[in-house]
Amino acid sequence: MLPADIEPVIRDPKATPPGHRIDLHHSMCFGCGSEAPVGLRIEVIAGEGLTVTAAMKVEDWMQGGPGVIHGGVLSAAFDEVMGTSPLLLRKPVVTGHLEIDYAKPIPLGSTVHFTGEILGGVRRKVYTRCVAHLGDPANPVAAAHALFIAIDLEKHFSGYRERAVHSQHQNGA
Ligand SMILES: CCCCCCCCCC(=O)SCCNC(=O)CCNC(=O)[C@H](O)C(C)(C)COP(=O)(O)OP(=O)(O)OC[C@H]1O[C@@H](n2cnc3c(N)ncnc32)[C@H](O)[C@@H]1OP(=O)(O)O
Repeated sequence: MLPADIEPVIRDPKATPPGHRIDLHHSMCFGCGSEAPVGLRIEVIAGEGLTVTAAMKVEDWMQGGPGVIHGGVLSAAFDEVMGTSPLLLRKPVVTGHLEIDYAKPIPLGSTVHFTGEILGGVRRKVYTRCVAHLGDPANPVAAAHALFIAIDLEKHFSGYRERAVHSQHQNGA
């Protein structure tokens, strides 16, 4: 998936420091919003360099097959974790392409740990990967690669903002 012309990218000196939560996308976001009526509420933590981490408890409402997570929920979680990582470059992005290898069933009640990494970029394209495990990094349960495209937030969402659902406390992208 990685192109031959991929180039290294550099963490922005003003990016969220390691160990801190990367700023909320917005409070009503399905992936990270703390006020979304239904959502994953994932907190993405900046790591060293171009890495991020996150954890997600697998709740009963996330069930797909009996006793295990729905694949689409896991996909959304990867999207959120990996899509937040380009903020280490101070680039807001949207997902262009996401692919996932589902290696093992993930039981309800478990906690999925994610480790994501920016691999490089070409123009507006940011290439990332992420691995998920249930507590033993040597025993992954899933892995993903994704391409994100940097956007101008105002331009990208113009024409949609009138449909936005707001919390009582916050507006914005
Ligand atoms: C904002 C803060 C973010 C916080 C975390 C967010 C996490 C969640 C992220 C999401 O879920 S976002 C929601 C799902 N994604 C979308 O709704 C995106 C829908 N698609 C689009 O809006 C446009 O297709 C897109 C902005 C991605 C690209 O359109 P553009 O007209 O701006 O760019 P263009 O088509 O010229 O593509 C730019 C480059 O990306 C490449 N590209 C675009 N889409 C691609 C694709 N799908 N696969 C491969 N390459 C792709 C394209 O070939 C080109 O490469 P080159 O620079 O080499 O010419």
